[in-house]
Amino acid sequence: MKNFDALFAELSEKALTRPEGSGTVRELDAGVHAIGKKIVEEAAEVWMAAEYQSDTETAEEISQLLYHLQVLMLAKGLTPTDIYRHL
Ligand SMILES: N=c1c2ncn([C@@H]3O[C@H](COP(=O)(O)OP(=O)(O)OP(=O)(O)O)[C@@H](O)[C@H]3O)c2ncn1[C@@H]1O[C@H](COP(=O)(O)O)[C@@H](O)[C@H]1O
Repeated sequence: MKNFDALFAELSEKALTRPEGSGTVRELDAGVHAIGKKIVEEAAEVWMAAEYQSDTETAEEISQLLYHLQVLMLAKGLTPTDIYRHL
């Protein structure tokens, strides 16, 4: 099962090699403003799922939010260590 660090390593590789059809590459090319909008959208979906949907659907929305946060980290050159030091 994939965890936060494994996903980050995968996305870092995608950013470097830029494989065709990668949504991550597409999102990185769209820039911080577009990624930020996606984060806000996914955060709202997490909130709505938590209030009105199942735990499974909520977990899925949270995974999507984590994904988009990681894309923003890549866009800003931040690593998980940069985040962990604030936890
Ligand atoms: N974990 C994710 C992941 N979570 C969310 N998303 C993206 O976030 C979108 C989810 O948004 P919604 O469900 O709200 O759907 P939507 O608004 O209709 O989506 P869009 O129209 O915005 O694409 C999906 O369409 C994906 O584009 C993800 N995209 C990729 N990954 C993983 O990231 C890795 C690299 O992916 P690629 O760069 O695409 O190869 C792979 O392991 C993927 O499994």
